Amino acid sequence: MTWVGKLREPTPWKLQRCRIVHPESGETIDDGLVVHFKGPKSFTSEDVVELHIHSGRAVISATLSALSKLPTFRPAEPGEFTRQTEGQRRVAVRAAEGATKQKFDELRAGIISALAKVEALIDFGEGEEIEEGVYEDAKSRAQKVLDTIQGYLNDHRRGELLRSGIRLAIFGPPNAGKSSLLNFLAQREAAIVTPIPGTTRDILELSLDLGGLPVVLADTAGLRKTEDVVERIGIERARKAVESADISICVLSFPEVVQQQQQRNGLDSAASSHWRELISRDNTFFLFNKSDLVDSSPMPSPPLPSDVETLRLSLLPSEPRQEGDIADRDLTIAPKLDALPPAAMTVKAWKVSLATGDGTEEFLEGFAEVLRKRFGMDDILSDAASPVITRSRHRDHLQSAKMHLETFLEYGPDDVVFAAEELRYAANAIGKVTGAIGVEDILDAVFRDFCIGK
Ligand SMILES: Nc1nc2c(ncn2[C@@H]2O[C@H](COP(=O)(O)OP(=O)(O)OP(=O)(O)O)[C@@H](O)[C@H]2O)c(=O)[nH]1
Ligand SMILES: [Mg+2]
Repeated sequence: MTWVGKLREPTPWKLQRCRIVHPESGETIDDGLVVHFKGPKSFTSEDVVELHIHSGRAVISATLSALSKLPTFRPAEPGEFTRQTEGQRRVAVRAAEGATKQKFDELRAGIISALAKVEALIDFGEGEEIEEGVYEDAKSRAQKVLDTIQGYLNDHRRGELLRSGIRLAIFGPPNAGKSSLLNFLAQREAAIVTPIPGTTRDILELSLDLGGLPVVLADTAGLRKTEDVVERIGIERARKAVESADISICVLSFPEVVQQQQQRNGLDSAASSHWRELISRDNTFFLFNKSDLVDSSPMPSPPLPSDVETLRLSLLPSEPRQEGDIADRDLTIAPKLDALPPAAMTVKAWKVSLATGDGTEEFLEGFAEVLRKRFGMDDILSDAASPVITRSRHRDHLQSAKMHLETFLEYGPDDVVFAAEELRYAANAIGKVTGAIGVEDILDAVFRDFCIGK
């Protein structure tokens, strides 16, 4: 931005009082405030000036008309302002995709080199012209590609999430403070909060920025047994939202959980099963809310685990969660004290009071850290850690390539024809991302690797 005529560049980051004067007539339009956000530390990363003027049509339209008199000034198109930040996000995505193309090309080259070996075996047989150990060599090349693919697939979908936002679902029993959490994160009263259990019925979704990452946050209905038709539909939706989320926060009332754990039978398993079955070992984080009520609630002796990590562990499914695994639904409560992680490990549970704000800062910092560690894009331009997969279509192709490579590795040297076919499928799957694989590629590799012919 250039400062023309009588305009003086305001001191950056300071809200200053200023007189807003018409550039042609010199007439004072308003006595307002101005703040200058100096680029690149601004919303669009360009210089931004905000004018705070008095409300009222006359002042606003006079100011707009004055601005339009200034050379190079024009009103922004609808959404143009935001589109600029969106543009920057796209640049980051594109950078990641450029890296993706190269990585996929390398994978394909690896498969083709394995395929060339196998093709040579088929065409010429192991004998005079082809040295021994060719099949083993092909296998070790395929294994290397497979390992690399596996590494790319274990990326927590970081690349895709940069495009679409991390889906974060809040769930738990009714009245625990789920909607209060959404309001706290959104910093506004977006969701209805009342002391009546079952207040939230439908999913409330909003997009926000957490720790610098795009997050699509979903508040859900409290999970419990109910005869109410509307609530039941809401609960079903809640389940689906949690199951399809990338990461979830289970909100529980701290005094309630502690109190129930202290009673002989522990948590009421029938009532708690509704939310406990949605807990995933890796993807569920815990917020023990209403810590302000602890002191006032009667604490029978002996006092039981109030350490949040112990509580968290006591709520986890007893076996690692696997698809279709029945043990997953096992509700035995077995605090594993010896399983406590070393202090350096990621914190996965926090104790807060959303009412008083106690502990919320630690939670926010801790959870933002979790998100950055899992989905962070800080290193997007550094080769080693940048996510290779930025589209779910790419993931599908990689998965298919992985499957064919695994099948290839199961074949022995007697089944070279079938084995080669699997490699071809694998190369084709990768080729669907980078451009199709040609016969010429393989012939090139065959003639380069084995001095066949003249
Ligand atoms: N004392 C205390 N009350 C809280 C706290 N957080 C929330 N509440 C209150 O708990 C009640 C339930 O809060 P909500 O945020 O509506 O709970 P919810 O989990 O969304 O409940 P449902 O939508 O019914 O499932 C409200 O009256 C809140 O004001 C807290 O930290 N301390
Ligand atoms: Mg609610």
